[in-house]
Formats: sequence, C-alpha cells, structure tokens
Amino acid sequence: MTPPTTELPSVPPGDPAGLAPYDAVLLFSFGGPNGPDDVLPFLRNVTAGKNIPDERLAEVAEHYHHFGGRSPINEQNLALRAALQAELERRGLDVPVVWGNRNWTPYTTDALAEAYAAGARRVVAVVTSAYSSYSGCRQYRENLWTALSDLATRVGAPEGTHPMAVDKVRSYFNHPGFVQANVDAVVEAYQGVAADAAWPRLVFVTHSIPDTMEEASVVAGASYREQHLDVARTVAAAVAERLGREVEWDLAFCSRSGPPSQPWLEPDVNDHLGTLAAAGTTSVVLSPIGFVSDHMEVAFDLDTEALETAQELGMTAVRADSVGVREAFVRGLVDLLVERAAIARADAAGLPRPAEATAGDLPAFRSVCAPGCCRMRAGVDSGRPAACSTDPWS
Ligand SMILES: CC1=C(CCC(=O)O)c2cc3nc(cc4[nH]c(cc5[nH]c(cc1n2)c(C)c5CCC(=O)O)c(CCC(=O)O)c4C)C(CCC(=O)O)=C3C
Ligand SMILES: [Fe+2]
Repeated sequence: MTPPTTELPSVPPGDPAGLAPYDAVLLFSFGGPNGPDDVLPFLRNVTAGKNIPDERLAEVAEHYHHFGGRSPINEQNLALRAALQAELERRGLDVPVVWGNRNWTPYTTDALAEAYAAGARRVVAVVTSAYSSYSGCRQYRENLWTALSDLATRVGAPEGTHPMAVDKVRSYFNHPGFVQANVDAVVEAYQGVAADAAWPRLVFVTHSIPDTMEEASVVAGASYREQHLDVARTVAAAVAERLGREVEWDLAFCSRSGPPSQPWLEPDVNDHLGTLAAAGTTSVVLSPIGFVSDHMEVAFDLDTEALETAQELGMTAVRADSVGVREAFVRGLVDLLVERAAIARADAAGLPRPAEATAGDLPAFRSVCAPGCCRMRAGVDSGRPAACSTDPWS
C-alpha cells in the first residue's frame, strides 16, 4: 500500500507546457437550489426519468426547506472555483475556470458557452465527484454530450459536430491530494476529542447507490464500494500512524432513495450506529469520504439525522470535514489538470504517458473511459451518448 505523501509537489515535474492543449477548465457539479422557489423544479430535474417515489421527493424537499430552500453546494462550488483559479495562477497557468452544473443554474451549456465566448476550444473538466459509478461519472459525461450538442445549435456549428472538445480528469478518489485532505480532516476530528473520553471508532460514510449501479460500476476497474474501501483503508492507516494509536473503522451509506423494494448499498449509517451501540461502542468519528463538500447530503443526512441518531443511542459523535477547499485537495486537483494535459500531449505525439500518482492499492483509473464503463445497469446501454470516452460516438 502506498501511503499518501505529506508534501505534495507544487508543480509536478516535466510539464513545461502547463495546461496546453487546454484553454479553459470546467468545474462540473451537481447543482442545488438557491431559494424556496427553486426546490421543486430542481428536484424534477434531478429525478427526471428516475424511479423515485413521490413520498421520497416530498421528504427531500423538506430537507431543503429546513435550510431555507437553499443548498450550501453553490457557495461551496464558488469557493472551490476561486481556490482552483488561485492555485493555477500561483503556478503561472493563465486559463479561465468556468463553473457549470447538471441540475441547476449555472447549467453546463451556459458554462461551456462562457468558455467558448472567451475563445476556448479545448476544455478540461473536473467533476465534483471523486468516485466512479453512473452517478459520479457517466451521468456527468452524458450531460456533457448534450450540453455540447446544445452549444453547437447556439453557435450554429455544422450538423453533427461539436464546437469544442472537452476531456475530463480521471476519477480521483485514490489521488494523493484527495486522500491526504481526508487524512488531515480525520486527524483534526480525533484531536478535538477530549483526552479522557472513549477512543472513537472511525465510520466512513458515502452516498448509497442501487445494487444494480454498484454491479455496473466494476467495469471502471473496481466497483464503487471497492473504491471507497480502498480510500478508507488508506486513510485509516495514515490516521492511526499520525495519532500513534490503532483505529478501527467501517464503511456505511447514507441518502438512499428509490422504492423500498429496490436494494441499495448497506448498511445505512443510522442502522450501523445502532449495531455499533448494541456492541458497546460509545464514540464515533464520521468521515464523509464520499462527498467533496459539506452540501445538503452532509448537512441533513449526517449533521441532522445521523448525529441525532447517535444522540438517541447515547453515543458521542463528531463529524470530520469533507475535503472542501483544503490545500492538499486543491493542489491535488490542479496536479490532476496538469497530468491530464500531459496525457493529451503524449497521446497526440504518440509518446508514453506520464506517471499517474495514486495512494492506496488500486491503480489510477482511466482518463478516457472505456466503452460501457459506469453504466446505470450492467450490460444495458442507455442509448445516450457520453463525452470523454472511447465509446464509438465520441
Ligand atoms: C453517488 C451519488 C453522489 C455522490 C457523487 C456526486 O457528488 O455526484 C450524489 C451526490 C449528490 N446528490 C445530491 C442530491 C440528490 N441526489 C438524488 C438522488 C440520487 N443520488 C444518487 C447518487 C449520488 N448522488 C442516486 C443513485 C440517486 C437516485 C436518483 C438518480 O439516479 O439520480 C436526489 C433526488 C432525491 C433523492 O432521491 O434523494 C437529490 C436531491 C446532491 C446535491 C446536494 C445539495 O443540494 O447540496 C449531490 C452532490
Ligand atoms: Fe444524490
């Protein structure tokens, strides 16, 4: 197992050309409502064509209304965009960073149009999802394809062509920057626990997905669940080393939806806390490794619901931060942009690709997705074209 490095290189060696051939960066996210009137149309966008029961939608709308109808995700993305822009500038990389979302304004097409108007024709995208599955990879790539087609119509590009090319950085769950930032956040959470209190168990938490989506995700190299187990193992080992004490850990899931008859990844974090309490655990640290910022799934499902469950069970629970705009994470994302540019140049020149840094046991995931990768269901083609892959249509 490769431990994450404590010192990340500020400028990866061997790339005098910076971000060439790219002339803009797309920060590509999920989106969320900015006020009460946005909540329902946003939820309709998210769940279009999905089998989500009405009761679940009403319940999720309540989560948003509980926070004034406003998701924290938009300001978090603005902060991440500013941090990326600053780190690029620090390295002398002078490219604009535009921000676009799949499910709410600013939409992907508008972000690409903004880059296009600034003269950009080759864009490198970074998705605010670290893991590979339909929800964290292909669904973004399908949306990107549609946005490129819409942009073509807007700018009057010839039928069947796209006016710009967009590549994306690989799934970065096992990039040293993401792993290091999670290690730092968990260490800080443990350091906040009183010296005479029980030593907490470490519970990693991520978004549940349907079992069918989990099965399909394995085409990327390791399944969504296995990707999380790899990160969890690496983070727990690094935390134990930093604190000089053994750390016992588990992986639990939150935010399931869909009809009750449909199996999703388990255990649910609330059920899991119950199991731990019954076995005598009195203290936990919750680490949301599945999320890159403290958006609604964290603010509600963990900070509201899971912390309440812990309290009812008489447990002490502390939540570690998600990576947010931590320096190790931001530097890691810029390293990934630089790495993706070096890969594009090597491919164009027919030269060997540069080394790709990882932390953990899994290899670097592909920068260009394989055909049939991260579908909604194994072997079932959605019929929707997706960008950034070797699928025949891209
Ligand atoms: C793997 C994963 C991530 C992590 C990767 C990533 O970050 O992309 C993620 C992130 C997010 N999910 C979010 C919100 C929602 N997700 C939903 C529904 C669903 N998520 C799914 C999976 C994931 N989701 C799935 C399989 C569904 C079922 C329907 C479908 O297949 O699409 C629904 C519908 C209602 C419900 O069913 O809960 C909502 C409102 C927000 C925004 C939060 C905010 O506003 O701050 C974010 C960042
Ligand atoms: Fe979600």
